[in-house]
Amino acid sequence: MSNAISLRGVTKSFGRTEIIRGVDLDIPHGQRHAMIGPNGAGKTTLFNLISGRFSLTSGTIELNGRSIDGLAPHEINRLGLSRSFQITSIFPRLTVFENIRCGLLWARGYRYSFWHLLGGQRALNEEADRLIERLNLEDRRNVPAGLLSYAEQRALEVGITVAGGAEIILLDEPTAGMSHSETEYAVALIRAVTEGKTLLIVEHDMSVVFGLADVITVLVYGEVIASDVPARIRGDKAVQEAYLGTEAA
Ligand SMILES: Nc1ncnc2c1ncn2[C@@H]1O[C@H](COP(=O)(O)OP(=O)(O)OP(=O)(O)O)[C@@H](O)[C@H]1O
Repeated sequence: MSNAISLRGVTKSFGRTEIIRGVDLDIPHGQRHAMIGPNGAGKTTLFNLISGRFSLTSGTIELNGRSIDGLAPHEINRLGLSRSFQITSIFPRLTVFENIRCGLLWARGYRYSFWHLLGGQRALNEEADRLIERLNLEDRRNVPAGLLSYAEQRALEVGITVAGGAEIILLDEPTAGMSHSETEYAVALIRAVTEGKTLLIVEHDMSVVFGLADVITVLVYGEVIASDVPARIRGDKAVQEAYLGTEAA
């Protein structure tokens, strides 16, 4: 079976500076994969390459065995990849329920011109409610999304991404700015709602990374220095020296 995400010899230069320096990475379907590394290692740049915001300098990136070379972000999105945790995709005046229903309708191809189709669609409403239950947002079902807490809005954003049909989800620092209890809530939620999906996450909070990831890749100066299960990453000497020893002791 092909991988969900596959990188071969990926490089990216800005001017003369090579920021990503020959990255090979395979992320199988259904894996929760975390990318860690010191500030400036190139994690966000890799996200931008995978989601099509940046073009590659050299190498190849495949999603589900298909090269994304030259594709625009929205075309990559249509292949089932979604970069989540951008609060802007929430409609603040619509309720939680309506936001989720927008995501479901989007996945069915109605895009945003569907208002006349709303109502009387029991299956759709039931699906929206099931997702709200998995998001632990039943109490907030009829609340305008703009009134939710920060953590709840981020929860909703993941829900919309999943409702929208994404099979591969990129999360950029999903718990940044959250308190300890909000972080715990967010991790539980991400785990529940992305069950069976492929997840690639960049995160600085090591409790999140080690609590969530099946496999962790460590990026240092644009190169992968290790990619393994959490227990082996924790015990890896090179990783400890380059990163964990200082950042997550
Ligand atoms: N558009 C750009 N033009 C020039 N340089 C860039 C650009 N985007 C990123 N860089 C540089 O690439 C390097 C890697 O940045 P990147 O944001 O990918 O690192 P990161 O690992 O995500 O860091 P952090 O953990 O701090 O978010 C940095 O030195 C940054 O200044």
